[in-house]
Formats: sequence, structure tokens, C-alpha cells
Amino acid sequence: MKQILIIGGGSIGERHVRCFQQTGRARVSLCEMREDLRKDVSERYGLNQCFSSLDKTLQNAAFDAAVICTPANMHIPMALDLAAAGCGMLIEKPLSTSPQGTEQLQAAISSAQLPVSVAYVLRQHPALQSLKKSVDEGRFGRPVQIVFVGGQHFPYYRPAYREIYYTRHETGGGAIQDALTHMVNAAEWIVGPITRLSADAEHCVLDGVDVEDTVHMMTRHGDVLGSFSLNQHQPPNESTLTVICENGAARYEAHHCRWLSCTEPGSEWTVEETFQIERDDLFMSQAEGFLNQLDGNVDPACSINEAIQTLRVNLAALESVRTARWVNI
Ligand SMILES: NC(=O)C1=CN([C@@H]2O[C@H](COP(=O)(O)OP(=O)(O)OC[C@H]3O[C@@H](n4cnc5c(N)ncnc54)[C@H](OP(=O)(O)O)[C@@H]3O)[C@@H](O)[C@H]2O)C=CC1
Ligand SMILES: O=C1CO[C@H](CO)[C@@H](O)[C@@H]1O
Repeated sequence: MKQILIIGGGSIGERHVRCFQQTGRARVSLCEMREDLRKDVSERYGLNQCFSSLDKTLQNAAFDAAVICTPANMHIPMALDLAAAGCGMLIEKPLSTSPQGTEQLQAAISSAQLPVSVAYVLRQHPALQSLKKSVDEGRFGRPVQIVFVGGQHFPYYRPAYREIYYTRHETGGGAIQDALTHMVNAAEWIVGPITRLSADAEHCVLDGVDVEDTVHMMTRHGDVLGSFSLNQHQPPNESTLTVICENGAARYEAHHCRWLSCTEPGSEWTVEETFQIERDDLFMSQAEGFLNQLDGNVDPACSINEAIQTLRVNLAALESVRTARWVNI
């Protein structure tokens, strides 16, 4: 049994509590500042131990690893404290809201040889994994273009959006850092890191906030051209990522939980594989994968270096929106 500390018992923190417990391989404790939330989550899940601050936690107990589920501006300071205590960590996305502390964290992790992964959970999606494998194996030839189109009604899925980190860029809010970052990280995983970009974004619809809820972005991943279009207010919950290669195209459809291919000019898409998954399933795979990493059996699903690259993209996108210019990364 691994001793796992969940830090932050909010929306995603509670999901990690549940999913790590369900692996049957972890004894879960919680660190949450808010007393009511701490008691509620602790009672409902019968948690091992509960703490109100990370300082007190690290003074009083030892863990194999922690899962950082607080707002993004706290991720790196907390990760540095955990690294100093010799604790492994799974860090929620995005890694941070600024580059500050990233080099220090890289150094601390590598000198203590700590197991660390960043929770870009789309990497657990079986349809996206299969698509990537086919692209990597060269089934469609060399990738030349990647196109993301998607959106969802954020208030429907996250009714509390006005009361959480989402309201400010400084705490990880807005469509670029909150939602687009998932697709950016997935695209970089498939066709490589973004080398320059140009973004446009606006607050168009969401009540009670003024951060952007609609984004367009053009990207270059070396030779590969990319484009991303995302909003957080359309009624349909649809996301499509298409990888166009020299000899064919592959498409991931999140809303149909499947991937497709098309290799004959003028032909219909062929459904390659369709999966049945529940919302917790990706987080369960993520927990299992991270526990395997702690056992020394696998590499991180998303390394700290890959997450730092995606952080650079988030920050470059915000800069490009502010300055209306292309930004090199
Ligand atoms: N991978 C995914 O699909 C998802 C990822 N996320 C990411 O996870 C992170 C957290 O998001 P979410 O769970 O939605 O946010 P919530 O606001 O629901 O939860 C964060 C919790 O952390 C608590 N907290 C804040 N500071 C501390 C501290 N110093 N010590 C202990 N607890 C603290 C907050 O308390 P208080 O309310 O008092 O501030 C709150 O209860 C974000 O980075 C977000 O982007 C979120 C949802 C889904
Ligand atoms: O990362 C995330 C995934 O989607 C959720 C709901 O749409 C968001 O709240 C969250 O921040």
C-alpha cells in the first residue's frame, strides 16, 4: 500500500481521493485548508489522516507521494516543499501560471530522483493513445497539420466557476490556461512541441467573469502547422482533434469516444475504435499509472519537462492575445 496525500479537497481533489482509493493500492490522506470541506470529504471517504496545512502535514507524517490539486499558482511552491521532503508527486494541470520556480523544481526533482508526473489526463484516453500509436508507427505518413475544434458549456459542467480559481489568470483561470491547455498538451504529445504561435481571445458570453471564454490559436510545431478553436459556452460538448499526414488523416472525437481514419481521397471516415468510458475511468488509469511509476515500472505519463513546455505555450498564448503578435517559444 502506498501512502498518498491529496492536497486540496475541491472538485478534482475529491475525484483523486476516490480514484486512488479505488485502485486498492493506496492509503489516502487529505490536506485541505477549509474545515467544512476537509471534514466532509474525510467522512465520506473514511480517510486515513487529515491536515489543514502542508507545513503541518510534512512535519507530522511521511508519504510516498502527493497529488497537488490546489489552484495552479500554488503548484510550484507546494512541489518545492514536497521535493525538499523527498516526496514524489502528481501535479494537476496547468503546471503553473508563471515560469518562476520551474528550473528550481527541475533541479530538485532530478537531484533527489523523485517520481513526478503532471496530470494531463487526456494522455490516458484509449482513443487518443491508439491514434498516437498509429501516427507514431507511420501508418499515415509524416504529420503535416493538426487541427483542434471544440467547446462545451462550462457553467453546466462547473456551476461554481465564478467562485474558484477560474475567475483570474493569476490563479490559472480563463479558457487558455484551464481548457485549451489540455488540447495543447495532447497535440504536443502527438506532433511535437509548439515553436511559435499567434492567438486571439475574448470574453464573449460567461456571466460573472471577465477572463476569455473563446480562443483561436495558430501554431507551428517545427514543420507541422496547427490551429486550435475553443469556447466554453456552446451547448454541444464536442471536441475533435484531426492529424493530417502526407498519406491520410486521423481524427479523435472526444464526444463519441472514438477515433477514425481516412486514407482514400473523397471517401468517408472509417471508425477505427470506439470505447465505453465513464468520467472517472481516465483518472483511475492515471492513478494506476502513477502508482506503477512509484513502483519504478514506468515513465511518467507527462514529464515535468513536457509540462513546462505546455506552460510556455499557455503564457505565450496570453502574451500573443495581449500584444496581437506572433510569439516564439
Ligand atoms: N484534470 C482535470 O480534468 C481537472 C484539473 N483541474 C485542475 O486542478 C486544480 C484544482 O482545481 P479544482 O479542484 O477545480 O479547484 P477547487 O477550487 O474546486 O479546489 C481547490 C481546493 O484547494 C484548496 N486549497 C487552496 N489552497 C490550499 C492550501 N494552501 N492548502 C490546502 N488546500 C488548499 C481550496 O480551498 P479554498 O476554496 O478555500 O481556496 C479548494 O478547496 C487546478 O489547477 C485545475 O486546473 C481541475 C478540474 C479538472
Ligand atoms: O481541467 C478541467 C477539465 O474540465 C473541467 C470541466 O469542464 C474544468 O473544470 C477543469 O479545469
